[in-house]
Amino acid sequence: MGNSSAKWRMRLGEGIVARGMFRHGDSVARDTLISTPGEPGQIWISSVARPEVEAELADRLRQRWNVEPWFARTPARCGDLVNSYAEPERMGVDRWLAMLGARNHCASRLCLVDAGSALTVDLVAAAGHHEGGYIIPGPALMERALLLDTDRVRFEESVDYNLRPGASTAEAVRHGIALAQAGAVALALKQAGSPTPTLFFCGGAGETLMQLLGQGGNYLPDLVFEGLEVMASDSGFVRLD
Ligand SMILES: Nc1ncnc2c1ncn2[C@@H]1O[C@H](COP(=O)(O)OP(=O)(O)OP(=O)(O)O)[C@@H](O)[C@H]1O
Ligand SMILES: CC(C)(CO)[C@@H](O)C(=O)NCCC(=O)O
Ligand SMILES: [K+]
Repeated sequence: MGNSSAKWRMRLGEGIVARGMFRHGDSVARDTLISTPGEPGQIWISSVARPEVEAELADRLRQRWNVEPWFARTPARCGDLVNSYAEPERMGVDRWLAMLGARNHCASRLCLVDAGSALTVDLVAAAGHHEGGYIIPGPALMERALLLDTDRVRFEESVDYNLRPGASTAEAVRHGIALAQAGAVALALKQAGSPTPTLFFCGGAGETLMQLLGQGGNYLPDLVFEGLEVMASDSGFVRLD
């Protein structure tokens, strides 16, 4: 559960048998989850939503399947991944789990970009310690902030994100946001220095951002799910084999 949407997938043995997403408040899309056939023995959740939203979802899942969902919380360490926060539980568990997931794809230094409601950029050293990260407003938040606090930044057209200088309000805003998003990642990479980290992208705008940046990388939309499975098994909560 992110700040804009919830994503879910159902695993049966080695296979993913169903998946979906719903925006908060979209009860029709949400009910696709509730009406999915199958009898999950366990339900694992990564959430950065408010406690009331978590409680409501947990209630529905309990009613539907009679299973107590397990909410992952950010720990100080998991395996060789070590949190940099003095108060580890304050780090969004989506960031933590995506890093954990990315570590399974790559043993070297890595940079993880999650382009969701917020754009997060996190660096993990080869040995596994979190070097630190950045939290930046995502494209929709940037656009809303501009519209809220200006009178004349207004437009009707829908314009794609690209890096060319804009020749209308719509282009200047959308291209400016693209520049801010890709520029932030480029500068984070410059700041990171060497060895050059392996780049990973996830989140709703991850693929677009990877293309805008043009420095290659791996777009892996399921990194949070993958990390959730690592953490659930590491917690002794379940065995996946
Ligand atoms: N294909 C796309 N191209 C460009 N921007 C996109 C695309 N898809 C989504 N976005 C933008 O990226 C941002 C994040 O997208 P989205 O809300 O789907 O992410 P998310 O990963 O579900 O977020 P969260 O996990 O925070 O709920 C939004 O501002 C959205 O407008
Ligand atoms: C930054 C977001 C919103 C990204 O989804 C989430 O990870 C979050 O709510 N984090 C809490 C603050 C932190 O990670 O330090
Ligand atoms: K996210």
